[in-house]
Amino acid sequence: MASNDKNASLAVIDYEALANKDGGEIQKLVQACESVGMFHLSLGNSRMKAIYEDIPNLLEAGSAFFSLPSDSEEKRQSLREGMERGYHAAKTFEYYEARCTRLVICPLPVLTVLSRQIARDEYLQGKWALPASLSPYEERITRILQGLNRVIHTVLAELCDSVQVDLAELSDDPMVPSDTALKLVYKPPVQEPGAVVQPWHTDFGLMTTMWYEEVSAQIPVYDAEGKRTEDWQAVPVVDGALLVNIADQLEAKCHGRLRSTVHRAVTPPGPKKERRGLVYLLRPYKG
Ligand SMILES: O=C(O)CCC(=O)C(=O)O
Ligand SMILES: [Fe+2]
Repeated sequence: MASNDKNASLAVIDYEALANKDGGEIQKLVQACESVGMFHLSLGNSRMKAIYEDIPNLLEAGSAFFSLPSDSEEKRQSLREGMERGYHAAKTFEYYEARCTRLVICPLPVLTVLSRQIARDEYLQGKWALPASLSPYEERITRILQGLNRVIHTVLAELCDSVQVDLAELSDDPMVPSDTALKLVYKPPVQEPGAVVQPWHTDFGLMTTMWYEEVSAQIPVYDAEGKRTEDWQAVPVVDGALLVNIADQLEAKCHGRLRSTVHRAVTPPGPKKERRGLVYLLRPYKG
């Protein structure tokens, strides 16, 4: 069935309360992750709100890069064929890996969905070759990467504690090569609103945080027993909040207690617009 105009009603978890180990907030978090596996994480006035302030600027930088012609020197130098690991339903995507970053190009429609992935380990080891149009933003990218990493680890620590998973076993050493990456998402306004730009999938790895300018993601509608139906609902944008979902590796670690969220990416509603966002994928290798 096609998507409809339903809006998902996801829990809004307060980051500061979580960082202060508020029992009620932790319970709300666990409940959200056991049911749909996705929630909004409000940064509000927390010490992490700087992430939020840095994002719009970084998106501008991303647009400058993505709007370069596909045969430009900068883009060509970033390309190198590569593969992402693990199960992903978005197998129709082509993946290219730059010397120290990854550039993902979706062929539907050809060369119109671009996202740039910055591999964390290479970045932290100083092996990160930033294209000229992004290099003035290096400091901001660093701050965002570190901030998102801290936020995601705060959430992860509370979840692991609640579902008796040994956090140390997950071994997320930032210097060890992994697929953990920061991904800049950009899509020019060529498709009708609500068009599916990435088919449904679950993420591999532990957890993902996303930020979108406008509604850009959908999740299935679930029935009263929590079973997935054929219908889809839009994931609203909540001001001051990141969107977070559980991924396959964490679901497996806790024997399915936390749900790896099925989701898909869509173009924003309303008149045709650019689709812009920022995604941080925590994907250490150790299972
Ligand atoms: O927003 C997008 O383009 C896709 C985000 C996503 O679901 C992913 O990278 O796994
Ligand atoms: Fe995803």
